[in-house]
Amino acid sequence: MPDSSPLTGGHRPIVTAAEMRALEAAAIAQGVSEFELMARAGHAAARAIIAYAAPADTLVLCGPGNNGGDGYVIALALAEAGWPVRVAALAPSGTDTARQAAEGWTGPVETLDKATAPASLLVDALFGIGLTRPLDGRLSAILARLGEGAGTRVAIDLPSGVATDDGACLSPPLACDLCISFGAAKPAHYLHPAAAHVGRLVIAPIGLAPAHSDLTVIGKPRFAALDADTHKYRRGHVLVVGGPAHATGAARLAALAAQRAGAGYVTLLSPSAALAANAAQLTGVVLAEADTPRDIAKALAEPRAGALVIGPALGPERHKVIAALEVGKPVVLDADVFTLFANDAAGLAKLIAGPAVLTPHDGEFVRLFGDLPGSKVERVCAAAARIGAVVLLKGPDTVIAAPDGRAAINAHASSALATAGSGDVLAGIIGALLARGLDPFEAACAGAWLHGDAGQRGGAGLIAEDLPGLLPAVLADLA
Ligand SMILES: NC(=O)C1=CN([C@@H]2O[C@H](COP(=O)(O)OP(=O)(O)OC[C@H]3O[C@@H](n4cnc5c(N)ncnc54)[C@H](OP(=O)(O)O)[C@@H]3O)[C@@H](O)[C@H]2O)[C@@H](O)CC1
Ligand SMILES: Nc1ncnc2c1ncn2[C@@H]1O[C@H](COP(=O)(O)OP(=O)(O)O)[C@@H](O)[C@H]1O
Ligand SMILES: [K+]
Repeated sequence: MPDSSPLTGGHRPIVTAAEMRALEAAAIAQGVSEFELMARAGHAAARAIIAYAAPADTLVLCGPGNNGGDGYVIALALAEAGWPVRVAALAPSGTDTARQAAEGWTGPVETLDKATAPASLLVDALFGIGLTRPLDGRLSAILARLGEGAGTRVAIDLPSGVATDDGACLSPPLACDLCISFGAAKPAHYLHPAAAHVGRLVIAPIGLAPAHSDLTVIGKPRFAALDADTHKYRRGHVLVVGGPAHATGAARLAALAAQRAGAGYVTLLSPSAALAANAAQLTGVVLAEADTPRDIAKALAEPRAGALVIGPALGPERHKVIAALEVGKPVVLDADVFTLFANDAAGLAKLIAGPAVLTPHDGEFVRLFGDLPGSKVERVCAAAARIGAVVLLKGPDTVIAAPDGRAAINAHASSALATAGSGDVLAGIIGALLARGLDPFEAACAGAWLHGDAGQRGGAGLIAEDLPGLLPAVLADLA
């Protein structure tokens, strides 16, 4: 049995525009006015701006809706704090609440047009969750010009131009330094391409009921300490299926990552033709000969074997995948598995008999599941439901979904991870967490976070080989 079940923690809710409006409506039903919510939002945003930037000449761009209303509150709060503030409006306020906020601003209101002069600090309060279509070309050009002229760009709720729920850029948003949102994060804060325009994200509480959502952003995981009397098998025994003699590196990377992620025992199941290559490179990882699907199944069926990683540089070994799945123990399916089951998600689903995590990148995802419609979150949720297992779709905005509807985005990563072999390391980390007894969804979430943290520590010059060696520091800092 693995050590007492480790915990993961810190998932924070992400809400769609409709869920945000429902939270707002619930607060209003409790007796809070919409204007009170706007005042809280605007003041919280002004405080966040003051905390972020030194006082500077500021231009607040106000749109016609309540995002613009927030803008007027912010302008007043900054002016009261002594900041030199100008306001430029796209159009008169179109809601009662925004009008009330606009009336509170007693300074001049410029018309936002091509003559509007830039300022050092630009506040984009044009559109938030109410954006329904691209900004017109003229407005986009004005926004871009003012953005270029500013030293600091701040988005209120969302950079104007991004679609709240799927992270699309309907028109080019400002590349913001700071984004202040209210109550809970929205998908666009984490999903690309929108996420690249968000900068530092501050979620300001405005007194709404806690958001509950099936979609979360992954926080720092927490693990229970090892039992004092643990032994190597209780920490988890991971098997990694090796590839042919000319492609042995990927499985070794996964094996090393599994070791460093905390597995007490890692075995590389190598074809006999690749034994020498593997033996020359491995020390603590145990090497075992496994040529046939039966060999794989037998090794995994051993009572101590906790999880198996299969796919990295596996080669055309569909029967090994089938044999491994028949055992019903936890598996990580990666890389070549998606080629072996191209366009056959239904066939793969029938074979999955135990807990499983699939870790495709975009190309592999399409190879297995086809071109699914919807946002990245919707596509991964649909894939998880279809395959009956956890699916982790890699990328700068890794999305993980379970067949029961849970979904999460990992935003804790680094573009330094875009290096060959980095995905093999991720598969090994998740294998270790499965062998340690984590539920597959939590193993995938925590694995993505740990992998991302290692990537952040590695930074420029990182190669996949470095990642396992960074994990001890990652794990040490979790406490
Ligand atoms: N929910 C909450 O709890 C709280 C919400 N708060 C704040 O309210 C914001 C949501 O406000 P909102 O609903 O008024 O929408 P908003 O984003 O201002 O845009 C709507 C306006 O823009 C227009 N419009 C849309 N697209 C357009 C385009 N491309 N080009 C031109 N026009 C376009 C659209 O017109 P229409 O589409 O009807 O023609 C409408 O007039 C939210 O993001 C947050 O900042 C906070 O105050 C605190 C509590
Ligand atoms: N721009 C990026 N920002 C953050 N993480 C990234 C980025 N690009 C790739 N990654 C991560 O790096 C890993 C790459 O995996 P993969 O494409 O399978 O590589 P390989 O097959 O070479 O091992 C994934 O975990 C992915 O999420
Ligand atoms: K905005």
